[in-house]
Amino acid sequence: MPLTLKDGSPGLLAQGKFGEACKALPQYDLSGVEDSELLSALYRDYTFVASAYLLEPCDILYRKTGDYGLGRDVLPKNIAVPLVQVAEKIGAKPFMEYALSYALYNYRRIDKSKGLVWGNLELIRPFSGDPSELGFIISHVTMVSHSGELVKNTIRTLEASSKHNRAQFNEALSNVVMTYDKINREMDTMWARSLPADYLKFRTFIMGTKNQPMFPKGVLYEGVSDTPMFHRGESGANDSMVPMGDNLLQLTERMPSNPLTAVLKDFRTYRPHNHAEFLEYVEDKARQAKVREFAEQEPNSAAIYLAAVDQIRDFRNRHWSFTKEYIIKYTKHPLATVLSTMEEVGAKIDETQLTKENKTLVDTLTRRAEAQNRVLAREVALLRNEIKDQDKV
Ligand code: HEM
Repeated sequence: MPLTLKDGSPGLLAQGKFGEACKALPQYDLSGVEDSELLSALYRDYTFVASAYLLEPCDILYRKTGDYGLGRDVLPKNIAVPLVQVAEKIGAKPFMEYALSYALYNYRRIDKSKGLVWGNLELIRPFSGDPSELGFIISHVTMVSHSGELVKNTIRTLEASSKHNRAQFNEALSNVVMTYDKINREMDTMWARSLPADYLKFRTFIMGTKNQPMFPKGVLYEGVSDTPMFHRGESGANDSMVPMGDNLLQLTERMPSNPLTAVLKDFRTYRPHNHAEFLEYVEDKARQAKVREFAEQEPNSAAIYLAAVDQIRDFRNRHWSFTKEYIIKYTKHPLATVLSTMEEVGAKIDETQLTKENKTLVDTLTRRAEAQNRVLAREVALLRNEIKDQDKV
């Protein structure tokens, strides 16, 4: 299927022969499959087939002219019916997802005795077969490999805040900071593992069918329903690590109410159910336990809180650079919210009560947030002027 096969020769997608080849695929009845690993593998593979089938014409046109044109708007029943069967069984949407298809269920360890680290992970399914697609996907996986620590210390921070246990709060939140630092350093390797110039070669296939000019009428799933369906594309926006930080640090409730925030909320429905439930739990619990208020009551806790928000800033800032370099789009608001939270919390801290170390930390972080807020405002103004038609990019 991929554009380039492992031996370097062109695959069906490169030759525009994939759609035709799909006709030979029997319509399997998967209603009897119960094994969860098999269901996950089938879900991943059918979503790859569906996206490749629907978007093949867009990819061909994009390679020729730089325009996407229209995708196929009917998914044949030999793909649609089994896809819907497995999607229902695992409680997912019948379309490619970030966690359950493209990224987090799409790698295997080369040496089973070694960890989830770069060099020990290979990709199961690609669209392009380009090393940059492998780099793109595997970088998400190696970042997410730290999420166990993140979840553990998030829970401990919430507990400590509810029980007003200052020592545990400071220790657990410091661990959250350290873990985000590892994740951010891992993210920084994206530049070398996945080249910006290659991104658009595989991006077409991860696009969605909702609010997308290529699918003005959505997609009809033959043999499933007479009503067309609309789904968002797969995106790191469905990852749970940073939204968990947003929720823990009570940043989510401060997101401005605008179309971008609405889209971010819609992305939440494209997560595995257990991720979505956990994120909701963290958001509610952080509000009840008043995490930010508890942190602000004691200068050293406030400094650690600030360092945690700074990690979210670091992620969004790098991500903003990604979006500028790999594709140009606006992600202004989440970063702006983080920056203004940092400025506000920083301004409230009574510096006379800080340890010498934390005073330097607070000074550095608040100064950087102020400067970055100014740069961001300038960049967004510039981009708004330069890119009138940015939704098409
Ligand atoms: C080359 C790398 C990347 C590019 C080009 C990229 C691109 C994008 C784009 C275009 C969006 C807007 C929503 C959409 O259209 O899907 C987005 C959102 C998002 N992405 Fe990425 N992304 C990259 C890497 C990552 C990584 C590694 C993560 C974390 C695992 C991530 C997490 C997010 C999150 C959380 C959002 C929602 C916006 C926010 O909360 O700030 N992205 N990304």
